[in-house]
Amino acid sequence: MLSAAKKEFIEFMMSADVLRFGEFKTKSGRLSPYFVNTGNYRTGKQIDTLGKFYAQCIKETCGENFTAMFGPAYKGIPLATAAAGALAREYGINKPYFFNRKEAKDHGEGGSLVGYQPQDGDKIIIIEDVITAGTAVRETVPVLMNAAKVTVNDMFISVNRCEVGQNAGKTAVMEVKEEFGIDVHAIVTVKDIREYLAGEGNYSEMLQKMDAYMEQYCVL
Ligand SMILES: O=P(O)(O)OC[C@H]1O[C@H](OP(=O)(O)OP(=O)(O)O)[C@H](O)[C@@H]1O
Ligand SMILES: O=C(O)c1cc(=O)[nH]c(=O)[nH]1
Repeated sequence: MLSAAKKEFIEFMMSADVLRFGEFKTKSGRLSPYFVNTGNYRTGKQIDTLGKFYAQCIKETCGENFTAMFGPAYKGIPLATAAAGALAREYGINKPYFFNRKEAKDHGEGGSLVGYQPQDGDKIIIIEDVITAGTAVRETVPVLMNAAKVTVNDMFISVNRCEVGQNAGKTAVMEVKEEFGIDVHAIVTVKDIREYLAGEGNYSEMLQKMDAYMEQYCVL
């Protein structure tokens, strides 16, 4: 059964127009009946609440056992910032955070990383929005590995879409574990969203579309 915390998070995303239903094209070219656009969070209260959801997940998984958190550009930037603030405020876990520029800057302070500068031996956690086919995370890992000899064991996302990655029969999240040794922790998965819709009773048409999409792209 869907936990109260997961239900609360799904309703929070819907109330902020972040979780939407309709027809959307993903980065990997899939036509999806739902979409998670964390770029739609737009108030202080929303980003504050979001930070608390991430902070709780990070604290339960890692405690204080990491050096810094990284938010990949663009949408990972406010997510890592919000999570860092909430970890400090809610749990007294005061950790550095940093993010990248998609294009390196050659004037002023230069460089492509902003905020904390990773050091050899650091344990970095990644804060992101969603994983679909795994393209974005494959771009993110080299950014970190080229910066210093860091390890990345954990990544935190809002929604695991549970979709196939580059190999039939495996989700992108499974591939991320196999290729990079990174455990991905999602606040909710597409299965939770489907369960939520089924429990609400007035989403029968959407449920059919979700089922057809999940049948085609999800590995469950
Ligand atoms: O697992 P994938 O198939 O890669 O898809 C998911 C990624 O795609 C989007 O990012 P995008 O590259 O559009 O970056 P943005 O943060 O700049 O919007 C989204 O924010 C995820 O990070
Ligand atoms: O696959 C994507 O591009 C994608 C899916 C999703 O739900 N949200 C998002 O921002 N990107």
